[in-house]
Amino acid sequence: MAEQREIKENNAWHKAVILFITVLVITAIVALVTTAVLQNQPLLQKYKYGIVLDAGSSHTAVYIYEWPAEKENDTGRVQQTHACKVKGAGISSYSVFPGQAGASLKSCMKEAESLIPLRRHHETPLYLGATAGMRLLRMENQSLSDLVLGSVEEALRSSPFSYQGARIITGQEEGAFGWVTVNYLSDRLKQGSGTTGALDLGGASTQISFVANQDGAEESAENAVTFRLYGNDYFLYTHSFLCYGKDQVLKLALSQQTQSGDSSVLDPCFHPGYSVDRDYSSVYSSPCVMTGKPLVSRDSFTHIGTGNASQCQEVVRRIFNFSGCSFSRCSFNGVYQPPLQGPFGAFSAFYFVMNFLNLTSDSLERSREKLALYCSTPWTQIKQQHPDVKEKYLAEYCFSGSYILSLLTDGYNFTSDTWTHITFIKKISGSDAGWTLGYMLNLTNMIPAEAPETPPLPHAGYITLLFFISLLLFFFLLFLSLRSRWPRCNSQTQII
Ligand SMILES: Nc1ncnc2c1ncn2[C@@H]1O[C@H](COP(=O)(O)OP(=O)(O)O)[C@@H](O)[C@H]1O
Ligand SMILES: [Ca+2]
Repeated sequence: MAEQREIKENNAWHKAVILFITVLVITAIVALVTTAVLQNQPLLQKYKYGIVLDAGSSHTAVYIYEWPAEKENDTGRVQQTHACKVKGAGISSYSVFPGQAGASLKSCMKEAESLIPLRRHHETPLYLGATAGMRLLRMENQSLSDLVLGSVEEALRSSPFSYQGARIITGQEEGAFGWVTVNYLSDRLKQGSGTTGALDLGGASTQISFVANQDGAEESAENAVTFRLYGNDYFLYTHSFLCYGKDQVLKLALSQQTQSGDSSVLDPCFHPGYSVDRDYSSVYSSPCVMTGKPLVSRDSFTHIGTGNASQCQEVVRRIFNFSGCSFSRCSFNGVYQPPLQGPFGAFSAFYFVMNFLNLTSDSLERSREKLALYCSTPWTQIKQQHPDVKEKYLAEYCFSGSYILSLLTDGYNFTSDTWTHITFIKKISGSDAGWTLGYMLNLTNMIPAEAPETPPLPHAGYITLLFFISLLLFFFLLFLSLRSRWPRCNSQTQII
């Protein structure tokens, strides 16, 4: 009897110990997991926001970016969450009524207010950068350009966000920040691996930027930009060609073709059957067009398409000046360009046009053939095939495609071999390729010069480790509880 009581007491004591250990271990696991999860990633993800307005020559777009709070310095974490296209033309077109430029931004700014959590409004930086359209307006009339900028500034100041300024960015900034965006989004900066060059085609200017040999900086300092990002030095060649955006280039081409003063112009870069009356002022009012309107009493001419790709190539080539290079090598118009290096991402109108023409993955030769066929297609047929495409875009794709091929080959010196190094892109990991993201990252100091300290394990690593430790503890407990039953059975057998 005494023996049985002793066994019962032993069992009770055993159970109490097991229970105590179990509670202890479970509490420890819960505490461990909670701490790890909370330290590595807040359970309730808190985001911060930034807004950049891209005031381009043809239109303005409002980009909203977000990133996890307190993780600004971690590459590849800032991403675009929304883009709002402002209705109407670019802000430079408001030179007649400058006061209305600011009002045009209102609906997109209201959209941003509804998308960004209220408590973040006051700390959300807001920037506006204007590009080539405003550069041209400033060249024509500085006070009008100041009035337009003043109007957008007033509108943005009245928003609840943290307004950081509205300015005309330089062509160099536009090129360099486009390069930063492309390489940031493709995670190339943090890896310190090879970089991608950036090709941006707008309506009024075009930019080329790529990492080149440092010697180039001595040849042409104005084309050199240096960055120290995540502990790596980058020597960037960049150039922005003002007036070489596709809309201004069309004006240049038309000005050359209308010089004779004939009432109609036969244009090989437009489809057969295309015929439109154009005012001379639509061509000659741009500061990019140096020649004056032909001396005729008429105000307009008839623009007639003939759809001939090889003749179109000649028309387009005449826009470039290939003589007078005072450097070791040039692209065109006497601008220094070192040898092309590495892969390239071509975005904005490079993408819109090449994507429409279905030329994003063809060889250079095949692209030329397909474009020739497209240009020779009658205008009525083109309109029938694409009833939903804006007629202005549709009419100009043959011209724009021919210009792109010529700019990339005759201008920048891409060959049949290096053509394959170009990727036509719109977005990278959900964010638009363009200068805005790079501009914001730079102004908010979100890319550190030196590589940030990396934790010994990534977040996923901690979770995996915890999972296995928990699993191990679970089996340990299971083993203990099973073991606690074995001796009891054994002792009972012994008694019997
Ligand atoms: N879907 C499209 N198809 C063809 N061209 C487009 C399309 N969307 C935009 N574009 C063109 O892309 C260009 C964008 O230029 P923009 O950024 O406004 O000028 P810039 O950068 O020179 O200041 C414009 O020529 C515009 O007409
Ligand atoms: Ca642009």
